[in-house]
Amino acid sequence: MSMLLFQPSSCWNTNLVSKIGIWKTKYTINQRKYSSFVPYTTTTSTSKAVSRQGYPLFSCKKQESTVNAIQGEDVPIENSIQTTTTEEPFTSSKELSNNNNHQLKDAVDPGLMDSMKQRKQRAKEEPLCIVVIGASGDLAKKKTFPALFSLYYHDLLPKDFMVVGYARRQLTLEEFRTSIMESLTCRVIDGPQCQQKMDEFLPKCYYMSGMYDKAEDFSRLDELLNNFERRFPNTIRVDRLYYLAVPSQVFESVVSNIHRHGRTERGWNRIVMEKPFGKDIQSYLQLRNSLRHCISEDEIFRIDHYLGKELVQNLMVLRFANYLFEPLWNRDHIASVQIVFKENFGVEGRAGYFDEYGIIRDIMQNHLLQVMALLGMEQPVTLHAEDIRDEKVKFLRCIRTLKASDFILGQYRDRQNPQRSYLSEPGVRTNSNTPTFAACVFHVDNRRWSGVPFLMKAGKALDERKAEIRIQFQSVPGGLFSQAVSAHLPNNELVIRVQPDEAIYMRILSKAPGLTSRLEEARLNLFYRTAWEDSKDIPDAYERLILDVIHGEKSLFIRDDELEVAWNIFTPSLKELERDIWKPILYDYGGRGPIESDYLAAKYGVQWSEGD
Ligand SMILES: NC(=O)C1=CN([C@@H]2O[C@H](COP(=O)(O)OP(=O)(O)OC[C@H]3O[C@@H](n4cnc5c(N)ncnc54)[C@H](OP(=O)(O)O)[C@@H]3O)[C@@H](O)[C@H]2O)C=CC1
Ligand SMILES: O=C1O[C@H](COP(=O)(O)O)[C@@H](O)[C@H](O)[C@H]1O
Repeated sequence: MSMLLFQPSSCWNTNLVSKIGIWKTKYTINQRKYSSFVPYTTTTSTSKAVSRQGYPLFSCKKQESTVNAIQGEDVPIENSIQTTTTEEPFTSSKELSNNNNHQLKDAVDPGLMDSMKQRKQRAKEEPLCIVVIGASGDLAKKKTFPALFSLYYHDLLPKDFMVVGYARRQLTLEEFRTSIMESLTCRVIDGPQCQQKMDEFLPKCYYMSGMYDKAEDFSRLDELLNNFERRFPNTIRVDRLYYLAVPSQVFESVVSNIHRHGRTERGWNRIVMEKPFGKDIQSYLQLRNSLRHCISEDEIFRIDHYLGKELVQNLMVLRFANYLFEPLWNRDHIASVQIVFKENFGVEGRAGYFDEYGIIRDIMQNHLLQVMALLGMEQPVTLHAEDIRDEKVKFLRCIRTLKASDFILGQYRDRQNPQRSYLSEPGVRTNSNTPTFAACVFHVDNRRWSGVPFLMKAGKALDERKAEIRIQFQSVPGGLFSQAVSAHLPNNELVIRVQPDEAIYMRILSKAPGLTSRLEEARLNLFYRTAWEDSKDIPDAYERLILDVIHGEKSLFIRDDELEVAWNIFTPSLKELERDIWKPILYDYGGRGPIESDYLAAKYGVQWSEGD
């Protein structure tokens, strides 16, 4: 193979590249043949596709993961897919760019779309038992049951299903049904039908009180599920979905009991786990090893509900389905990136969990890091789960390990109403140093992002509830308009507001209308509320994710190696920060958080962007 020319990105020019080609990859899935095209320029070792700026788009590599075969069980990819690769060289840059334009279209392989359709169809027909472990908790009540109800409301659950809540708390069936009814809301407001649907849904819900580490209790649970499944002839497949809405310290015993006493032999078993998965790299690896004796990677669905949020799902579309953004998406044009999560309430009854974990493990190591990976990764080869997750892992591996000094930590207190202070929450340890606020800065050591600070901020009990991404572009060179604005020219900014009130907008400078030459800041807006009539019907992230579990679709779930890299980035700093010298700075309930986070940003020449 010939050499890739290592040109500085600004000099990249298709005329200078010695060899451009296209891989035609043919593969067969369960006797059906498909092919796809992958453009490349050649390197000494592997074949790499390179963007116009010289950033690698993707590289051809063997897939190690698994896919669902068109019919039947999940099977390892090696067993179901045979690939042959032929090289069909072509040389003109026009052809290359044409081919790139079709990348996403080609990526949605018609064969695999068929397979997804069939999986969906099959999922509707197979009776399903859904078991929510930790059914007495906050997540189950606020998110899991409402999402299940909404799926039922929209006729997306299988024809025959049962939902079983399981937790240690003693609840009668009536108490349980009342508790879930209280939080079942209809996204679509059409009263009578909603009530009717609720009346149909609730009788399908059962409750069982049991311990997480007692085999007998799981055998009782199994019996309850068997009773339901016996209603269907043995020739019909029946499936089981276990949703673990409990803290990760009980995962091991729960999964081991499910493995021994809770599997169905008649269909799939899938286990959904909530973040955070462990507390650091060591506990994660230990958890992973012990779970491996009981369940396969195929059966695990590690949920990070931020991946199910509409705007987070839109990140890849924004970047890779538009021509506009990708050429600017690099260090030559972007000055900084900010990823911010704010909540205007405290831990409110969840201290038992939160005090053990803190805001870094609760929000940053998972939700915000996932968002950052989607923002920073290269274009995946296809939209298949494994290709997307491969790219996320590659990007995460380029992030420099964090140090304690990269962080500012805070903890809220309420001087007017001390009862609302974090330390007064029932369940918080006396003098706890657990942070409820953190700001930090990441450095990404790769060609695309070197030198661009990625700032992250997450906090509870702040001034508003908001999650957003802000991409600040470089300042405009030259002084052409310096007379026309009062201070310096503000940089362009792309804002992706994940919640509330989903929006994507660009802050630009514009001439103020009229007989003036004054420049003013203006916006190019995509407000979901006004752009799409049915935007009020945006499903909750959990609806999308639970549906994906039922369909066996994994692209919005976290793979084990992603998690390993994520913990590697955070673990050394978490260990350092747990030493007593790193006390969180107290900040006022309802405020902006510690001012020190502004100084941290200033160190990198950045100001946290606020407001709309
Ligand atoms: N709440 C939320 O909005 C979100 C939560 N999550 C994640 O979901 C998981 C559960 O969260 P959440 O529902 O808020 O937590 P909860 O504190 O409400 O715990 C859920 C249930 O687990 C049981 N439980 C709690 N602590 C322990 C313990 N130490 N040992 C054994 N059982 C325990 C309790 O049930 P019982 O005593 O009856 O057995 C409790 O009702 C966490 O991992 C969290 O990170 C993720 C996203 C959002
Ligand atoms: O995972 C978690 O997320 C919620 C915030 O979720 P959102 O969808 O309402 O933004 C957070 O409150 C909780 O602490 C955390 O565990």
